[in-house]
Amino acid sequence: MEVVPNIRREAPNILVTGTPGVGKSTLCQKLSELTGLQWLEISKIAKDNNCLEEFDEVYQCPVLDEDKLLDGLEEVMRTGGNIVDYHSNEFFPERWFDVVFVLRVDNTTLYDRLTARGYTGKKLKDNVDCEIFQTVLDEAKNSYKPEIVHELRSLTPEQLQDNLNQICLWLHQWMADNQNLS
Ligand SMILES: Nc1ncnc2c1ncn2[C@@H]1O[C@H](COP(=O)(O)OP(=O)(O)O)[C@@H](O)[C@H]1O
Repeated sequence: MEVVPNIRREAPNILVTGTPGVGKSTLCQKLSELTGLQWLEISKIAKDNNCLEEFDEVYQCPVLDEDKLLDGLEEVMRTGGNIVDYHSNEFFPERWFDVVFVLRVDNTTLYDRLTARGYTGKKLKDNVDCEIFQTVLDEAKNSYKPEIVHELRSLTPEQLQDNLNQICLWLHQWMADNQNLS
């Protein structure tokens, strides 16, 4: 069994997840600017740190070396104060996160956003199906305590602002609840 010392974090770790195109990067970038928390864009980190294995020709994307990635992130996650942005979530250690936000859009919006990004064929269809079948939401609910998993609509600029407000309120509450505990 894995033994990891339980060090109290001075700031929380937030996971932002959802199907590609739902608006994770847009939200995380603004959230990072507003809060000073560190935005960890997992796809970029994996690429920069050679955590990508072979290329999946069917899905037209590289396959992640999960163990290498997780080992590399352990220290920064233990310290806390991170916003992790990734389209999958079940392979992260559950203990890393204080809250999980799953962004959601309708299938027409996602279709338009992914088409604009240049997705076509199977890659486009599979990602739209993923959103229709709420695959990422179910994955999050199965991987984390249900009470820390929150679904957020991410269709409009107004919803983006509402989501930022909601997460900032959550963050202030977390800081108030955890300030005098260490
Ligand atoms: N709340 C929103 N309202 C309108 N457009 C949005 C919203 N969030 C993201 N977008 C747009 O959707 C597209 C995909 O967003 P992005 O943040 O790259 O998604 P992801 O990181 O989940 O792949 C971008 O063109 C972005 O400008």
